[in-house]
Amino acid sequence: MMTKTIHKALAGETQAIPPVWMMRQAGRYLPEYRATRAQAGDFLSLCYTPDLAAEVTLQPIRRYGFDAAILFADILLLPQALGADLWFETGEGPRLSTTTTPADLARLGGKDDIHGRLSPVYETVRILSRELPRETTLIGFAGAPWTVATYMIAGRGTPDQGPAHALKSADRATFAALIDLLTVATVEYLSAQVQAGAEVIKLFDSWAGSLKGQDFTDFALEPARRIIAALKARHPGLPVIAFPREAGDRYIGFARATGADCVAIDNSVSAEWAAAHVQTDGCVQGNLDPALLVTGGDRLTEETRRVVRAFANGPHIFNLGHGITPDADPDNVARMLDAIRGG
Ligand SMILES: Cc1c2[nH]c(c1CCC(=O)O)Cc1[nH]c(c(CCC(=O)O)c1C)Cc1[nH]c(c(CCC(=O)O)c1C)Cc1[nH]c(c(C)c1CCC(=O)O)C2
Repeated sequence: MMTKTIHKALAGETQAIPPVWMMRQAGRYLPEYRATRAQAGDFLSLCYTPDLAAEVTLQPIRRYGFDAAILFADILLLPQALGADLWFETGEGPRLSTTTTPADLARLGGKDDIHGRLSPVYETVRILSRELPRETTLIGFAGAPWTVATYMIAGRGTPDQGPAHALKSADRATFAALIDLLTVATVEYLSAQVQAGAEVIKLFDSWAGSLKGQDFTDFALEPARRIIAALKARHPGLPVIAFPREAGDRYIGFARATGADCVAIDNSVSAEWAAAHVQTDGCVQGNLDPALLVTGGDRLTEETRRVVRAFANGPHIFNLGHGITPDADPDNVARMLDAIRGG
């Protein structure tokens, strides 16, 4: 039986050519994505229309033959399914009704109330598991509780997650109750994705880096550990990738402490550092600077080869340090792939 390249890496195998995919690989840098989004009308309609969400998930697979496809959805669909209002301001980003008081929390639904609203996402997963090439791994995902809470508390994205830190200090009980609700709801959401056909799960903690000391342990590490333990109890052998972005030194030992099979590395640390301190525990994913896909040229080729070389002595999934940006040149993605696969 064929074992997919991504699964081999997640099982700890070192491969001569690392498997590769990109965060935000279905996105605005691709003309075919922009066309399908226009057809859907707006971003949220695209997320909730299974045929179109499956189509944009497949577009980068057809164009580039990535080793993994990531479900097209968003981490903020879960708070919406819990009852928060969610909309996207064009050119600015997400807006949500805020959750900062016990009364706000009481208005939200529970972990078992999410599936009605999220059923189109599960349908997208079912379509993809039928339509993807057999060698391509299907990755499902959710936001980690802390990152999702930062948006729910502030009602929008923030540069320093200030409102969430403020609530954590001012009303720790409400803050902790929100993290707890998100932790149990995330288990149900991800478990439903696995039942629909997701083969690997990724947990995005984009703002983990702003949690320090004991807060990192309590609100980044511990929720990830609980989610991963619950998922693996229900789905034995399910591989999980954790992304505690900008965790710095706290990347060290994160996989062991949470039970993750792979840690995704951002580009604030060097590949050489991550190979020496994180890959020693198992598979790592990362960590090319996404800005290189805008600027291209020989530096893109050289830096891609450097990342491949740095991680060549252990299990590695090639990826970016963060999502590809809308101003990236699609030809530069092809150039990156040549540097990985073509030598
Ligand atoms: C913080 C966060 C969000 N969403 C996500 C995160 C965590 C990862 C990260 O740090 O980037 C995760 C996400 N968002 C999206 C995916 C789909 C899969 C993929 O291609 O990676 C995934 C995995 C689609 C999306 N999510 C969003 C887009 C752009 C929407 C558009 O087409 O206009 C896409 C393709 C919108 C979004 N969604 C979010 C923001 C802040 C924004 C606005 C910023 C932006 O426009 O890039 C919340």
